[in-house]
Amino acid sequence: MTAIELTHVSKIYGDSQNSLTALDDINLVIDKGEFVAVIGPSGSGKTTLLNIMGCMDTITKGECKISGKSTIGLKDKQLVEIRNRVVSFIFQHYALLTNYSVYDNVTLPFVERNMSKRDCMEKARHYLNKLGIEELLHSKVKHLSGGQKQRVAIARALASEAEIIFADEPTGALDSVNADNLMQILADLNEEGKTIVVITHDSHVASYAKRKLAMKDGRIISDERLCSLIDESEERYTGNE
Ligand SMILES: Nc1ncnc2c1ncn2[C@@H]1O[C@H](COP(=O)(O)OP(=O)(O)OP(=O)(O)O)[C@@H](O)[C@H]1O
Repeated sequence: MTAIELTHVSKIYGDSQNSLTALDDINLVIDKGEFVAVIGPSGSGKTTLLNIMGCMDTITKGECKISGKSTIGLKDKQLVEIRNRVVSFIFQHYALLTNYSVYDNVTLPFVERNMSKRDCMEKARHYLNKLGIEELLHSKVKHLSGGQKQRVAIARALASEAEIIFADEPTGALDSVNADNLMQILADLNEEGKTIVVITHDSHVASYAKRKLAMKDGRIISDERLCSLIDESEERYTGNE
């Protein structure tokens, strides 16, 4: 099953006098359950690609399908619906409401769903527990460490129960121990079936993914799948036993 499909997608900023091609004729299929890292130098188009796949930005040419549905011609309300239910985001600087509690942040995706307070609490506890931070439920976000904030951001992404998680430099503000912890959490979520797309400058962070896309000048210049290599070596190992 396909999670994301881009066909001849281009994104051009500016006007005919002064234009900049941020994405140049991208063709890409990401299946459900994949774990993809997008790498490339600054300005190569990584964030633009993520924003388009996450329906946060519009395309200039081509077509983008999320979970099999084309985003062409969708009204703002329908795009918001996709952003609320089908995709979720984790950002480098967390994008949390810092003056609010962890509970308020994690239950944000429920605001439009008319959920009872009891269900909200149950779900918030469930996802915080999954990330090992249930005790922070009533803490204000501004009092948390970077690693804790990023776990709250992941809990919020999970609470939306979206099938696709986009993460834009999620380890950028973390030390190496917290960065490894975070990537292990994403790897575990991928094992549970989530489709994950991570943008990173860091090759170690990218090594957690099973597929690596490299971008340059708005194009995908390489597309490397790592899982088949691991599977083959595991098969060989088993065969020698
Ligand atoms: N809103 C915008 N208006 C005009 N140009 C933009 C806009 N957003 C991005 N760009 C340009 O598009 C190109 C791709 O930017 P993008 O942010 O996608 O790259 P990136 O690979 O994510 O870079 P970085 O790693 O520095 O975040 C860059 O040249 C950038 O300056």
